[in-house]
Amino acid sequence: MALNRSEQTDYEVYSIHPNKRKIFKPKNKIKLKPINGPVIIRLCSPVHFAFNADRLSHTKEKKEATGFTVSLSLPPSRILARQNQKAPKPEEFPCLRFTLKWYTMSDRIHITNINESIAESTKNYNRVKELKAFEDTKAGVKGLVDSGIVNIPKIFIRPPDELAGELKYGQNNLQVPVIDFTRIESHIRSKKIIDEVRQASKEWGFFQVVNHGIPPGVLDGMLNGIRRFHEQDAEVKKEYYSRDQTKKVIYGSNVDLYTSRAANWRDTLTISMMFSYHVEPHELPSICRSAIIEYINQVTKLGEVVFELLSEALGLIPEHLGGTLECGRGRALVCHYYPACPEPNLTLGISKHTDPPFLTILLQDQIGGLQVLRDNHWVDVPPVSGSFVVNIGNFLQMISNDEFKSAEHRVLANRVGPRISVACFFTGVAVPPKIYGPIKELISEENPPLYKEFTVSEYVTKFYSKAIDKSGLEDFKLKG
Ligand SMILES: O=C(O)CCC(=O)C(=O)O
Ligand SMILES: [Fe+2]
Repeated sequence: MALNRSEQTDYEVYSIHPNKRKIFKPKNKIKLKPINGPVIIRLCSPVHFAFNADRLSHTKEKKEATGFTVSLSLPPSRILARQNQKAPKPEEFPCLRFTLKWYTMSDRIHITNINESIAESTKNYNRVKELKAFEDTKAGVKGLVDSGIVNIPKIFIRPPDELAGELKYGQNNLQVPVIDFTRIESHIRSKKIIDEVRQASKEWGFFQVVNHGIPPGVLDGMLNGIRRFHEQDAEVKKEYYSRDQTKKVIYGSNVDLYTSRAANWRDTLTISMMFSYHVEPHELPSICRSAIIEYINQVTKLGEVVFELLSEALGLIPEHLGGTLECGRGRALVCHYYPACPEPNLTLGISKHTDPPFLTILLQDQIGGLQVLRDNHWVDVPPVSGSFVVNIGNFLQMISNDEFKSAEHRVLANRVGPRISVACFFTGVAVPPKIYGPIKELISEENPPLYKEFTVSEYVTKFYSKAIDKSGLEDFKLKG
């Protein structure tokens, strides 16, 4: 929950200690000094509400010791719920006046500022041990949900500064471009499409594609197949559980589990054709084998078309990216499963990141939650039935010498789920190593190269050594 800050400076807060049965006695009422910036209301169980405090007031005593009411005196217009939504009316926004009825005698509420909160959250908490325990289940986030948890484990909770950082993103009604690929082969039509692709790739790094010609049955078949994989018996899935990125078929949770600040609420099945360029049917999980084979064929062909359009959009011959540079040769299907989350405001489905490859073609189901960062606004990429989301990756930003942009994006966690998505990364040639760098035709004296040359393996090795929210582009920038 993110609330805007008002100019009020007096913070009347209550510290509540039910275990001492002194819940609402006046001596428990504390007057805090004005706090600059956000505050955290923390229940001792790992539940936080992060917001910029206006005024917490009016804590009513209840007869029984198992509930209380906190009313926030905030003008509704100052409230930001999820980005992109209009400020709700008070009656539509349950947190404006929320009743916490579920705390037990050992619960306690603290109202602290961010720094105190960070200090406290690192006390008595062995993160690595908890990550390891999660990993050892080999059952992913889905396993946690199946075990009936109602609070998300601490390893998934975004750090307080990050939660509070949500406040800086404004509302907007920006729309990600949608490009119609109907009659893509006709000369006149494709000129218009090339212009749209150029503009979207320069300004957004993201666009949606409709009427691409892949039958809806193939898309539904793939989403259903991935759902079946993740929802099958946990013992069968375990066979594929691994962190070895050289394997062709890998099931796991959070590729950056040990390097990120907070784990994400999702599990992933990866089919990697990055190094071998193909996968044998018998190597694929039987439960989604035929769906994956059909999908790979179709999405590979769509990738070829998109590379032609992108080449032309850069003023190159249509075969430049796909043919000469073989940007579409290596591929990886990254098939995500985002279970329903009991506390979606505290975590993310996938943290803010850019994609490393040349190009990503993404299939998402109808749940929603994908957002792209544009001019410091999180813009929803709404599900459009039968469409694909296409986004430029870091490699293409580098070889286009910043002509095209690899945009930051993320996925929100959601109370509703599961959400399923399949990203096809087009990763180029890794073996034998091919050297990529800013395309010669695109550089000149006025437009000198901005990036060093790189190999796919070199970039990918760096990528896997850190959290996904660290893009790695900077490491390859030429210092000028
Ligand atoms: O699930 C999504 O919509 C996006 C996934 C994504 O960004 C990725 O796999 O890189
Ligand atoms: Fe991504």
